[in-house]
Amino acid sequence: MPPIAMPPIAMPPKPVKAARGQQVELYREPLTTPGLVPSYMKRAIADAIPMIEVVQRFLARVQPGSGATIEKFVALVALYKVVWPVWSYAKIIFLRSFTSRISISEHDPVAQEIIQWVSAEVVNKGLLSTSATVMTGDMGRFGAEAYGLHPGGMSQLRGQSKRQSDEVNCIPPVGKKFFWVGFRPFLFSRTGAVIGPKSPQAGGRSMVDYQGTPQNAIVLLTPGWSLHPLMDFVKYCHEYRLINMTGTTNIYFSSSRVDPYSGHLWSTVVKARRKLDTIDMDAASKAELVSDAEYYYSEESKKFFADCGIPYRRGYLFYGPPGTGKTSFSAALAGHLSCDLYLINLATGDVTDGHLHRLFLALPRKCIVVIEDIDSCGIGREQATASNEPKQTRKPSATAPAVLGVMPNGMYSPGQPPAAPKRNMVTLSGLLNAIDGNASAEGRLLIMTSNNPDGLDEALTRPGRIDLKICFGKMMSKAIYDIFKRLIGRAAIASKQYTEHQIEEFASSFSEKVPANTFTPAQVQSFLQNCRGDPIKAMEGVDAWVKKTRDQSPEDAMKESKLLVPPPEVTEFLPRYHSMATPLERAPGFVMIE
Ligand SMILES: Nc1ncnc2c1ncn2[C@@H]1O[C@H](COP(=O)(O)OP(=O)(O)OP(=O)(O)O)[C@@H](O)[C@H]1O
Repeated sequence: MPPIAMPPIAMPPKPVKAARGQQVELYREPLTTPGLVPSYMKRAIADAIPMIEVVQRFLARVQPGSGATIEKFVALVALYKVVWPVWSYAKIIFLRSFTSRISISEHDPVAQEIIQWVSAEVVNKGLLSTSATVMTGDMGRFGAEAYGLHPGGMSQLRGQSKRQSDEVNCIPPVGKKFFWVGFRPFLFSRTGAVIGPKSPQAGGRSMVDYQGTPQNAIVLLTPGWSLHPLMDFVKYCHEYRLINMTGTTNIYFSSSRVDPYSGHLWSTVVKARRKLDTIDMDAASKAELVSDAEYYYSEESKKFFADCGIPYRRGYLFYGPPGTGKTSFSAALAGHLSCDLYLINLATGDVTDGHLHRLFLALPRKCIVVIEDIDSCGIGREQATASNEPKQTRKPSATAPAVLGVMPNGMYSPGQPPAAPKRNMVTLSGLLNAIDGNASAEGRLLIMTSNNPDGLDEALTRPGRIDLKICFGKMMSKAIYDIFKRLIGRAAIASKQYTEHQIEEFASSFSEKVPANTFTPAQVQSFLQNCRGDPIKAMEGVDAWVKKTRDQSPEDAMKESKLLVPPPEVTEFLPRYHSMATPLERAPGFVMIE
């Protein structure tokens, strides 16, 4: 086959080096070139995009006589090559000059509220949404929880009831979404954490946390120079969540290290909201606590704190034996006040002063923070003395040990010498600094729980740090009556086998059989749960249960409670669970024990 004759590509003449004073005629491309594109540009494009030469050869083969088609094609490519960067720069300049924007780390609760709104109102309602992250079944529920959505999915969010496994949840994909709120346009974009050559460490642009770890982020953009529309939109999303999420409470757990998935110190779960009336406790204490917390978050109280120059903080100490509802009440109070609950467990022994400080810095303005079992975390007077904290003139208590110990199951043993405290890296001064140092955020409600308040340093519980001390005690007759009605009565009445009157009679005789001020709510709850809504079974078993449980020696109680302690493989698994990288790995039911 004879070789195909290629149309020659005209090259510009080589530049002539002129001697000083010598006149040189400069090469000039004629204005009216036979083709549409200057030949040197064609060569440059052909060099840059080798595919063009292939196309050119192909066209030359099929249309040997015509040069016009390839000329036009190359012209279009050239035009695109010139116009596209200009358009991109013009767009960037326009957006920077005439719009305002905010960028928020995706794990931030504010970002989750925005994602939730965009999911519900833009993605799920969008007729033209072609791509979205779709989650169904358990994965959907988990994803929805991770994004602060109702575990039942979006349809429950709108007040309908559907089976959870039928739910499909869509969240906006990584990319951009354009929408209007009223007459104002917004551009929402989700950007993935950039890892690799374009990572921030390599000069790329991505949001990073304080350790430089890239983060997923969202960006909101709207026309105008004022940030107010964006702030209003963020508030609107927050209110939307509060209105639509009446059935749940966001619970955050402190992680001992940064979560590599989220880049954050707090891990979240969404739990069904616990109502205050499901907590059995002294009615007067409950009413006092609730009205105090409500007043603290009222506008009047905010103004009072501001006018008087008092730091806007409030603290409670909940003390009492384990299983009396200190943590449960804190969660119920958070639900009642429509705010999130943040749980810190210092007894893990791997929280440092700096880490604790950062945990407090990451708190939102309105939230409830619970430091659990503050006495079992080993912050004793020795540490206070060793720290910079001035020595406290603390009266020794007859009941308090010098150093508070924890038993292997994490409970304080009153009658025995305390076990050696866990190695603890939080000092008393570090703790005080985190909770109310100058850099500590205002607006939070701090609750410390303790099984033995006498062992606490006075510096920790002084007025201003702890404003109310509430005892959570063992069950009195009224509480026993109420818990029977709640745990047995509701199911029994619903099954239509018993009337309300019959249940009230059962509850009265049950509360007479169970001695007052002897058992914790957790113990009674455990017994009634085993009766599975059968009042006859409860009444038949109660005497034996009372005898067995009351006569149980502390050693037996210890043995029994040890059985409830998770086996070692699960305990070892938990820290790894917190550091798992993907939501799939962390989905409920996905247990990975090697
Ligand atoms: N007062 C109560 N009313 C209703 N349920 C309660 C009450 N106290 C405890 N419970 C039940 O007992 C279990 C343990 O309660 P919770 O963890 O709140 O106790 P706690 O006092 O915080 O214990 P700990 O000191 O060991 O942390 C929960 O399932 C809760 O429902």
